[in-house]
Amino acid sequence: MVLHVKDVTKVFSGRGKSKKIANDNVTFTIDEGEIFGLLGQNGAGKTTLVNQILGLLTPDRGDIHLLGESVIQSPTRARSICSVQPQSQVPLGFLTPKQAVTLIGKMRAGKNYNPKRLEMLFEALDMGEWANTEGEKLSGGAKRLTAFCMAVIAPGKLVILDEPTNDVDPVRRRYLWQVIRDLTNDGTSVILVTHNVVEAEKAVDRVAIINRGQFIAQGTPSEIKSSVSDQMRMELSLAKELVDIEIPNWALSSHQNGSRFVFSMDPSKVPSTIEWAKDQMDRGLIIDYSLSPTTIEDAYIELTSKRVVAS
Ligand SMILES: Nc1ncnc2c1ncn2[C@@H]1O[C@H](COP(=O)(O)OP(=O)(O)OP(=O)(O)O)[C@@H](O)[C@H]1O
Repeated sequence: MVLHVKDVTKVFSGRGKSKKIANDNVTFTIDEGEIFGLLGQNGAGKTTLVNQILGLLTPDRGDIHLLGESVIQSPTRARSICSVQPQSQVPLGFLTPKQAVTLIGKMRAGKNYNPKRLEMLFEALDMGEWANTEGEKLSGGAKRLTAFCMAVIAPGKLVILDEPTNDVDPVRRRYLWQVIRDLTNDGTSVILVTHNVVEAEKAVDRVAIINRGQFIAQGTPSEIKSSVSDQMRMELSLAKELVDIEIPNWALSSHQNGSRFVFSMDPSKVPSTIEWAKDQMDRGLIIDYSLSPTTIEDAYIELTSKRVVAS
């Protein structure tokens, strides 16, 4: 086992005497070579958890073991075991991607630094065109990929990637997922922190959903989906974001993100739902619709919205 987070609670002081429970009794483990997804909305407690794994914050309760030793007892050791790609862009200044990645590689690997690995990464991510461009002149996506290479040029036993695909184009995203998967072949474990559940579903071995500091579900993507897997989902592209659409009364749960509207239903309602969608198209309220089995995103929305109602 690479990581064991046991009953971790972290509380911050808020205004006056108020308290914010950022992590509430969180327990999970990560094995060698595993990609573990940490999913949660803004403010769910993901960064707080990562900072405790890195020994940058101390839990109020519980403990964290990395390769068998307590992070609380040896926080500096934790930083040598883990490599991190932070959520915020890394300021490269005048350094080129090649210089920045080489610098970090030499700092982490010392004499064992292998420049061929940089070539392999740049080629796998199709980064050649930017390799010698000054950091300040790079696009957001190129900066993000550079930060990724900095995290994995000489990876620790545990690599933590916080939203690694933000700003990255769809083609290079695919390359990136492949490089992440290849990383695990030599036993490196990965924590992938993200809001993007659909993307995570394809990339992770196991996943945990964190909501308001608590782990509300944990397992393989199929295990998480099984809680709603007997349902179907209808995805609509609304003609306008603010279009007032009346969803059918058999819809089980619904969710809107801009002009994308998703609702779930019992499979027996599929024929009526298609009729309903055709009618909405004829009336010009939607541009497009698609019907599919439920995804992890549906499970995520259902699980997190249940908690909002319950709290
Ligand atoms: N130093 C701090 N002092 C007080 N409250 C904090 C502190 N750091 C985080 N919090 C609060 O703890 C909660 C969890 O924050 P955290 O940054 O861990 O969430 P997150 O899941 O990483 O969010 P995001 O996806 O937006 O980065 C939030 O309510 C946040 O406001």
